[in-house]
Amino acid sequence: MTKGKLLIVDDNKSILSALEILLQDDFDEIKTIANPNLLPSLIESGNYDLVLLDMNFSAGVNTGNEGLYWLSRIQELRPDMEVVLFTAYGDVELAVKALKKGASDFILKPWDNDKLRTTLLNVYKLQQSKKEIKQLKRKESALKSEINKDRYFIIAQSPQMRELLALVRKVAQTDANVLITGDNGTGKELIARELHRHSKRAGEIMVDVDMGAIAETLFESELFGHKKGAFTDAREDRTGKIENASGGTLFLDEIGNLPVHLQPKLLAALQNREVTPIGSNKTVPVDIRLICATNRNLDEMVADGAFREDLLYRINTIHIEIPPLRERKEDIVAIAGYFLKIYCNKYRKTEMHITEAGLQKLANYPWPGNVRELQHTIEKTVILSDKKELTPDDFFFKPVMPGLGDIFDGTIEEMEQKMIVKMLQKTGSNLSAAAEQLGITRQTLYNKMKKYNL
Ligand SMILES: Nc1ncnc2c1ncn2[C@@H]1O[C@H](COP(=O)(O)OP(=O)(O)OP(=O)(O)O)[C@@H](O)[C@H]1O
Repeated sequence: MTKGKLLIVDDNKSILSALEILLQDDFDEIKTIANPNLLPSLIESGNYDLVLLDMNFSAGVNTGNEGLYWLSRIQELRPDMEVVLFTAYGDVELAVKALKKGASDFILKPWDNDKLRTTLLNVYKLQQSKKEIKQLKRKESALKSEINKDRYFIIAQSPQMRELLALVRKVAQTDANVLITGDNGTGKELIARELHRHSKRAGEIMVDVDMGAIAETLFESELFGHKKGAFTDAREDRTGKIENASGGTLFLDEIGNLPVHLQPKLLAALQNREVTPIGSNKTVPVDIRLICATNRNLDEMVADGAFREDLLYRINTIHIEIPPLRERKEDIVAIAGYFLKIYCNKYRKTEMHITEAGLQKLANYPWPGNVRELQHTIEKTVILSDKKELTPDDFFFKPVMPGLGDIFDGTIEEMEQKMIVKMLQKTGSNLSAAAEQLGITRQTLYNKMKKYNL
């Protein structure tokens, strides 16, 4: 266990030297000052764990009011600071008043050496325990939210995903920074969790930061933390996510959203393995394994000046690219079967199967929303269908195709008409293919074409 750092304030210099000698083996650092006006800057430096504070400073004044004043100043600056008071013999009433105001303990002058040492060491130990409890509570709540998350296996039937998983298992053992790229819904977060689960840090937490969901003004405080009073809304000290993840894994999802002005600060934190909360001039050591993910092209962002090259170099020691779902047809079929089981169970439906033609329809759809879209499609089908055998007509896809953005203008009928025209153009007027991609039967398509005179 580390020894603490003690600050002693007393206007009697001979008392200061006597205490410094007495306590030199009990603390890592002892700073003595005779002038209490130096207190605020020393407290704000954040370098001390506890203060031994005399109650009376000006000669001849024995009311203790000065001590009470400095006690409350310390508490304002650092609410978690432990303060032990030095009071003159007979001043027990004053000592009780100070305890009520939040002092940790008091020592009577003239002091007994053993009693003084024990009091200070106990207060320091108590402070360390409080810190540990705070840390454990943080970890507990992160672990709980992790456990409460839906747990899914990774389905990997395609050769690309099998190879990717083998790489994930290999890389997981190292502490290397990993960058995961891939389109929306390809499974980047799932892969990040897999990396953490197979790493040496698996027993620690994985702190997950969705950089796409943080307001621009809150990024810095969210990542690095802040001290009370650092800005208008900073009503209390707050630990940042990087520090929260210390000992475990930090997952920065949508890293491409990190504002350019904060990129050097993240880079410095990674290089120096320490963070500085906003409003503090004390660095906090951190030990994290970093995993980042994005669906954006970071090389292009570097070329456009929107992402720093040195940061990109730092975060992508290992780069894992997840291919879009449409490029791994074996996974479409396997993942569909997997979610079908899950949702039949969840919605208490008797076991369902997908016919060969149904699987064909799923395999041929381009899945712009990747696995997430497939998952939702299967869930919707299970909810809506009462059949045991699911055919192509049971699956409905989002009618959004790449390059069809201009369709969204006009009434529903006008949009439907435009969509059919575009799809007929796209498929070279192949009615079966167009109907399949629109998620309707050939007959329905034919009826609609008649209705719109196409
Ligand atoms: N190979 C897979 N096997 C089983 N489930 C998967 C697979 N890949 C993705 N999923 C599921 O698909 C959904 C989307 O995955 P995930 O959130 O990991 O994607 P993402 O790439 O991080 O998405 P986004 O880009 O939107 O953040 C999740 O419910 C996840 O469990």
